[in-house]
Amino acid sequence: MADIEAMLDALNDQQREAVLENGRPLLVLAGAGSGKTRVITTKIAYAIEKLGIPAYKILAVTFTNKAASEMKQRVKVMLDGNARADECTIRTFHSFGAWLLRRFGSEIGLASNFTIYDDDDSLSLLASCFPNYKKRELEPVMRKISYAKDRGLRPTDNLTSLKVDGTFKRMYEAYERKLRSIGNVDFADLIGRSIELLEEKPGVLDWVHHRFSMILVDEYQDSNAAQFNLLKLLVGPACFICVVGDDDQSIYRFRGAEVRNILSFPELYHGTRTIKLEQNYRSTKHILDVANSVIKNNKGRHDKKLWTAKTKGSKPNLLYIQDEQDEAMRVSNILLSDKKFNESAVLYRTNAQSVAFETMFKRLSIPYKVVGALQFYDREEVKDALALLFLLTNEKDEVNFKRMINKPARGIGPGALDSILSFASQTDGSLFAMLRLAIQGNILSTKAKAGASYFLRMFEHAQAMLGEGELVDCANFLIREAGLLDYYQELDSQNSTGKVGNLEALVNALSSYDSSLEGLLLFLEQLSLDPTTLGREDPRDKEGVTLITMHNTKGLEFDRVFVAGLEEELFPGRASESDDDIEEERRIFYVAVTRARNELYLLCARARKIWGRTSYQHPSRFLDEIDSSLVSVQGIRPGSLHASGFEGFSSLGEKRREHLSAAKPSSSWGSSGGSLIQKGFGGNAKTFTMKTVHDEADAGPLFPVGQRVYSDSYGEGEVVNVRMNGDREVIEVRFGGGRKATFISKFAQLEKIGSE
Ligand SMILES: Nc1ncnc2c1ncn2[C@@H]1O[C@H](COP(=O)(O)OP(=O)(O)OP(=O)(O)O)[C@@H](O)[C@H]1O
Ligand SMILES: [Mg+2]
Repeated sequence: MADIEAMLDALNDQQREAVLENGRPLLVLAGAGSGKTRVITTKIAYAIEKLGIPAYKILAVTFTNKAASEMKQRVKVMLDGNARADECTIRTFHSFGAWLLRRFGSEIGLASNFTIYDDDDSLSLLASCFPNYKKRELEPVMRKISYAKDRGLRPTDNLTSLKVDGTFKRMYEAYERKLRSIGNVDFADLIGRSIELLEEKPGVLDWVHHRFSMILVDEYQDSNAAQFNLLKLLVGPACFICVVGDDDQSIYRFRGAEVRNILSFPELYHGTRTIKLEQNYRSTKHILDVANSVIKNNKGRHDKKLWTAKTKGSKPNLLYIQDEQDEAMRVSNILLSDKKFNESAVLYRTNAQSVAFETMFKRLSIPYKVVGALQFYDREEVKDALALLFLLTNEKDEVNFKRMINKPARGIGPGALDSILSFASQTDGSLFAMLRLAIQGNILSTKAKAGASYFLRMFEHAQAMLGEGELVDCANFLIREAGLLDYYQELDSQNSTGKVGNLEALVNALSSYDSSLEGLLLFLEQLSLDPTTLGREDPRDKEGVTLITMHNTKGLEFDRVFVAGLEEELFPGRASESDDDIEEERRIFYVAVTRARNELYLLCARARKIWGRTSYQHPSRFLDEIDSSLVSVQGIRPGSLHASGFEGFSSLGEKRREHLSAAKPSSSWGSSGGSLIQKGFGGNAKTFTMKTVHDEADAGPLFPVGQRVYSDSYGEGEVVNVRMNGDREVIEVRFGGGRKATFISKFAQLEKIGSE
């Protein structure tokens, strides 16, 4: 029997109040490390042990799958191995949606074997609706569709708030129609279609209301409009609702998170009790001071008092270093000095930054684990194998069918594929039925017919195997017979890659699932929802330094935290243009810094390789917001007049100044080659921007539309658009091959051609 009294005794007064309040709607609004998550776990234990609420009637919603599994673990420990702990539903919003739709989706025409499309699959589907467009052109459309869905806007709704035109509406409609006809869902649908289900089927709504009598939401500040609407539906008249959050930690605005959800909670739920927690149990005062000195620059935040009893400890360190290798080296030296690997984490703004650390750690034999980066699931060979499995569970899955019908090549070119798909109207959408008709109809070339027959027979055989409950054998069979094993073995031997090993890891991961179609569906679902946990060891089980993006660190804590890359255009990120963007970046900084319990290192490089080019960096504005008395500074700040005092680096400092002073439009061919950074969706967008380093007096328009220009990176091009961003003129240039790039005029290293 768990000792609930002891658990309550360990809480401070406000936390205890929050645990004991189980009548009125409850909003716990508090800063980082104040015990919000602990309140939720204690509430669950208290509800089960003291209030006698059956565990299955409790729903807790967390922000990441990792947080969900940690919460499950914590509750289990608290309940002292009480088996009922497992009956609580602890999930993310998305995984809850998947759970609900698997059970009741058929009521709105969604078969229970649906698979969940990721961004890539969704884009392929959109591309299949609009074959005349390039995928690159459709990327922004797809992003906007997800954006609309996160806001709960359907194609038939009034979309004026999105500032889109009729073409977008048509595309959104076509995409949605196709997705529904295939019977799959995209990520946003897990929420959107759950809402549709609950709105349209009162019986299901009633079931949900009877099922859950207590709903608890962690990280509520990052819920988006669609999630907010779903929650509204889930909370029945007799249900207790508690949400916890921190408006300063809202960092998913780009995914549609609405910080206003937390602030408007009391308006929606009348009689809401708001409890504020004011003691931070995680960090030292030195660390909190740094976090607070930056976050206080955000306007319109809820004023929060946060104090800590941890007044000892050393000041956070601010390290000015040379470049990304020096950064990794400094971090390594500190780690090697006391070997506290497990207690340390390196936080960065973009996934690409992990590479320098990984390389250095490997070289120095420092154990490490990368959380969430380089997703196993995104690797080509893994996606191929999964595509076969997805197709096995849903034979209407056109995206995965197209991916695999001719990979490796089996004689089915685009013409043959079109012929096969032309049978769609004679089937219920089953691609295997289309294959059968195409084979019988004698319209394929001999080679294509042989390939199509082979592909079809292979799947018929796999379906039979699955029917007999041989999941792993079936996966092995498909991977081998489809030719993937040979194909990737060949690539491995040519390039010393480990692709076959990844295929093996995938099958290994599958082996812990029930050997049936249900087992396969569950596997695919978990994979879609949390690609980080499969195919690689669970990070929690592995020893070593944690390498992690700032976004992924939500709710986590480490004894020692290194915040890397505190440089303008990296952090704050380069897409940050408006004040709102900067405020969001500042909140990310706040989240990052408040992960640290005892030691904090802030790192700022003078130069960094970005897409293969050396970029001379400028310290992050957030560093300017930290009172200098709060940190111990090592190294010389870039741009400082004393830069030459930095051994071995004066030449780079000089180059930076050269680069800046030579930043005139037509003749500046600086030695650095500029600092072009790729930004965008899935790493594929082709928008480039020059660094915005210093503001100079406005010199009037520098480039007209139509101006021909030459760039040594891109070749010849033409200015197609000129606009002002604040006081900076920004031009868009179209180069050969349709490649477009955006430049800040006064720093653009472009030569004007045919004028002057
Ligand atoms: N009353 C308490 N006594 C001792 N330790 C506590 C107490 N409350 C919370 N803690 C500890 O403080 C740390 C932070 O708690 P928790 O993770 O619940 O905070 P949080 O408010 O959810 O933080 P975040 O905003 O980062 O999600 C944890 O290690 C937790 O165990
Ligand atoms: Mg928390």
